[in-house]
Amino acid sequence: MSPTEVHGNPETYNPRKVLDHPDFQIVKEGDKLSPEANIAAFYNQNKEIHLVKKPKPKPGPGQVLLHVRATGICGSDVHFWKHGRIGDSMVVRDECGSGHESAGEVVEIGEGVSQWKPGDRVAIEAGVPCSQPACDACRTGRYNACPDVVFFSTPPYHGTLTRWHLHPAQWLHRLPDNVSFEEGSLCEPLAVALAGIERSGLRLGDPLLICGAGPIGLVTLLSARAAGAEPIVITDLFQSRLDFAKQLVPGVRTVLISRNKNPKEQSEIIKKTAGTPLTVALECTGVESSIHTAIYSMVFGAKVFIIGVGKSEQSFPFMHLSANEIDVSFEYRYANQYPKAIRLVAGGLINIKPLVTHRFSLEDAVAAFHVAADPAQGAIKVQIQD
Ligand SMILES: NC(=O)c1ccc[n+]([C@@H]2O[C@H](COP(=O)([O-])OP(=O)(O)OC[C@H]3O[C@@H](n4cnc5c(N)ncnc54)[C@H](O)[C@@H]3O)[C@@H](O)[C@H]2O)c1
Ligand SMILES: OC[C@H](O)C(O)[C@@H](O)CO
Repeated sequence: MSPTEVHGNPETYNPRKVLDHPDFQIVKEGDKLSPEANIAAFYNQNKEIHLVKKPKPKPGPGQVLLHVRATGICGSDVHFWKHGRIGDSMVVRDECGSGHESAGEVVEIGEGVSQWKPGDRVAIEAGVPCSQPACDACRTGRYNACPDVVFFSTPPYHGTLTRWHLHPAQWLHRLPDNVSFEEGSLCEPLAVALAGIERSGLRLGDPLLICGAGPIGLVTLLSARAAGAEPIVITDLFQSRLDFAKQLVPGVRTVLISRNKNPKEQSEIIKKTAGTPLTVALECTGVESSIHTAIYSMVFGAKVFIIGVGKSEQSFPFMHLSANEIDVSFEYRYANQYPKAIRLVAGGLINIKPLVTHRFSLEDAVAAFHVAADPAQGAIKVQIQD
């Protein structure tokens, strides 16, 4: 399938074509929904969230029609709903479909698709790059840098949290029989963590700090344990999240971050907790004070790898970084991580199932968003299953 066709998909490329479709409507209370209806959760520029009904698409050449069976709600979905933007380039200007952590079942294939058949179970890679030979990012395998990527659920592209979703055949990954749809969906945040592990150069036996025990910090923790980091110290502002981390990975050391202590003071507690010089940090909050804490916790020559996303402009403790030759690097999504994520789950090296704390039906997707957005609910990963 040519990139023009991928990007020419009216469902993904030009949302207006879906929004203007006569069958597109916002579902109102009391509306009867057939089990076949293509419902989806959409937010908009007025910070509203609702179910919509949209047409069931037909696969074009190179495309596959999927029944989406499991979708996790990501922090970014909630952020787009509540704040209408992430940075300056991802802005909600209209109705926009949510969800990009999905797995599903093939129901129909388009012309020229030979690798899939109805009934196949797949994880859906939500970022579809242009794949043009002239695109350096795609040609060199760092396709997360493709300037023409269609990333589902990042405005203006609708998400995969819908019943029937069209996807290019080559951006699907087969799930082995022992990997559930739920786990297939979790391969998306796992891909984020694996990209961080790979690019940080974490090695067997490295003493590691993970900042933040949200879903990304926790999948990073699972991945780092599988990669053989030891000891691992994880931080968070909430004891409940640290308790969850301890249950997930027995033996992990925890530090509760206090807003009354500055990063240098926090780092002393972290170093004492580690009991050995820390050589790597995987920062999973994007919060400036946490990044500073990570930097001050490191030994000479260490690496601070920042997975978290935060304020557009942040300061760094320049002289400390310079005098200690600490490398700081960053991550933007991932490339080539899905096959690895699926192998690690299928092989039993990473058990991501405990991350799912709440499950909802597609019809109750709006309620699911409210739970995901409310810290008092204590959710780690909220999933919508169909
Ligand atoms: N780089 C990427 O491609 C990529 C992909 C996905 C997510 N992210 C980013 O990763 C980060 C984590 O995602 P998430 O879904 O786990 O978010 P989350 O908000 O659910 O979790 C963040 C956790 O960090 C904790 N925290 C906040 N401030 C802290 C501090 N000062 N010290 C220690 N802990 C602190 C919070 O209590 C929370 O438990 C976010 O910034 C998200 O945008 C980046
Ligand atoms: O895992 C992918 C991330 O959640 C996305 O980059 C999102 O934050 C914005 O598109």
